[in-house]
Amino acid sequence: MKQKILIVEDEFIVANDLRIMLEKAGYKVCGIAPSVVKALELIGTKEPDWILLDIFLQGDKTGIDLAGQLTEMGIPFIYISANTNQGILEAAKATLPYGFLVKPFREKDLMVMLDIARYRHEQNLKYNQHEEPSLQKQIEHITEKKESSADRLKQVAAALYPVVPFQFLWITKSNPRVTTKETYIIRRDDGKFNTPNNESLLKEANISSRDFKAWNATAIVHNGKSIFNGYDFRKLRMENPWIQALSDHYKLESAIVCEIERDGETFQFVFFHHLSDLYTKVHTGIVNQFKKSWEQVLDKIIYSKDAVTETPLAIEISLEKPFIKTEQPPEPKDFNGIVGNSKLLHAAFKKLELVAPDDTSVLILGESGTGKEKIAQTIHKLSPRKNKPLITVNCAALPLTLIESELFGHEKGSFTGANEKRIGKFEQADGGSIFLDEIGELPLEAQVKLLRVLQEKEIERLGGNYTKKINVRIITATNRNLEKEVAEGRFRLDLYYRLNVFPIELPALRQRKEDIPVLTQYFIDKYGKKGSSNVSAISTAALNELQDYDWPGNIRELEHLIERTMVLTEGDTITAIELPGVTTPAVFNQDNQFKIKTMEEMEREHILSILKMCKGKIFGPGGAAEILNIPSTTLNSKIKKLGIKFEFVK
Ligand SMILES: Nc1ncnc2c1ncn2[C@@H]1O[C@H](COP(=O)(O)OP(=O)(O)OP(=O)(O)O)[C@@H](O)[C@H]1O
Repeated sequence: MKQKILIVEDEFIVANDLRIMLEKAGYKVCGIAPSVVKALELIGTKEPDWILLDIFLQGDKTGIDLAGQLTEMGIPFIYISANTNQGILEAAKATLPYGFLVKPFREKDLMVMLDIARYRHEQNLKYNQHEEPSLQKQIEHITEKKESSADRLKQVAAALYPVVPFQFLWITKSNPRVTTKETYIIRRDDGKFNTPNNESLLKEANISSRDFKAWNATAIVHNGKSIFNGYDFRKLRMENPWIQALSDHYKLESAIVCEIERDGETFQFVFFHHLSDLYTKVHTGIVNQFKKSWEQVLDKIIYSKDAVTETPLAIEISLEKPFIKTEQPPEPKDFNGIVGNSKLLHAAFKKLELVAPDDTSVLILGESGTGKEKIAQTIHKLSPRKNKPLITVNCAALPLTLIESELFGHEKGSFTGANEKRIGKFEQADGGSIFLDEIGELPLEAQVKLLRVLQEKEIERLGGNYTKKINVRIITATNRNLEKEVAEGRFRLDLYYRLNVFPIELPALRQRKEDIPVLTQYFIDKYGKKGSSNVSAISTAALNELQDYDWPGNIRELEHLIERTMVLTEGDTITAIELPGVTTPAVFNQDNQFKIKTMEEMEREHILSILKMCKGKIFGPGGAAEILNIPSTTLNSKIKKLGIKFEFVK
């Protein structure tokens, strides 16, 4: 059946051009609306599948105003606008569109954008359909169990968490608010849940019962608003002392509210998180989808006749130990060998946990040495594909002439030198995952082939005359700004959108210097166990030096430095560190004119100058590897080792 598209555009000529293009491509245009009011009327009567949305329209409402309602109605949309003002783009981005096309555009751009948007929408639907029945079923099953209320609540929390992450969930009756039972579910650092009763919670959070009574633990007055991120959350805190006290103690910085009506009473489920911008409409959408499940939780667990009446969870709770240590720094977190406690890293973990169980393509973004490969391995380990292979391909290290044969395989005799049949990386990864590292380096011809694999889910070996279906999850990574690569014509827009379904950004080490102490200790332990060094600690002064440095090579650079320093240290404590570029006076002569360089520094400078000369080209004729007369794979690993980044070359 033809997809129905509504065009919301106030310039008739543009709207008409759009209509002609869409109809030519096989879409049905079910209306043209010049204003939000007209758009809402047509949505009611024509039920479009998609909306193409201009931003500035007739009347006082904009496309961005309409976008919020479209999300609530579950209608996907793409912006088409001539406006590229940064503020407007940010506001448009926040409404989670499926695409943004800047006028004027080519017919081809529109079709590609629509094709990708439809693909992403299908993925989303699949994801939600996949989650919905199973979560609903799980909650139904849990509520029927013959276990204590507290145990069942914890199980509900564990089932819900991967879909809607939270640190703290508060369930309360908001209206009428006479005798209310407060229910709290708290996620501890070790991932387990606690369900303290009121008394335990007040004690733990240092809130006096007098204050609690005076505040009446006021439910959230939200005026229809359901997401409280950043500024909205700070405002909420100011208006509600109870939320302020909770968020101060549990370090909460965002919330979403879902309301349930039951027999004339209103209940609030308030989810809190310690990241200030975590929640989106996707989360409120999911929470609202599960209203039936919340009714079961209320009826069968919290207000069940079997539950002990006034404090239904009193049976559980004495918290064995406080789960947030406010005085001391939190315990170092080891997430499958990924060390770090910073908020930025935890934000990446959360995204990782959310996406790992699914088949969604993931794009990992971050500077060199930030741990992209480790994250890719963790995604695979946490996925149902974990017992199948994870095949890693470094796209930058593939010789240009062999890329296709490496990725897709070849038949014997398919080209000169193809003496044997080769099974390509995609086939090797069948049933598992493929990690395409440095995807930004993939030449355009190979990008076309990769796109085909993503679209058709099949490969064709070079020289083969048949195709083979494959089932591979794709994880990619890059340290390049792919949007810029697209703009400059080096990366295909369609491929970018296919890969960028779920981006995870890894922060640079200089953005999370609070992780340096735990990482340093982790590497001291790691190399202490391996080698002959007696080093087991680092002095505060040396640690301060590490924290003052900017770490262009990120964690890899820190790791190598610690390893090197341990070899040079005689006692059991590192007291001096020689940071690159932070030269000690000994290497200067008196007038500071001449600095003795290490072999590594010389090598780095030489490679950098050749790379600059070749404008960053590594492979092929005229590339840096050819000039330096070394294999491109060797050059590539030297570039990594020496912390030479693409930005230095340009
Ligand atoms: N958070 C972390 N905790 C412990 N070790 C880490 C962490 N992040 C990275 N490492 C280590 O740092 C080194 C570099 O990590 P990795 O190879 O995953 O980075 P990358 O971003 O993929 O780098 P590149 O872009 O250069 O390929 C590895 O030895 C890895 O084990």
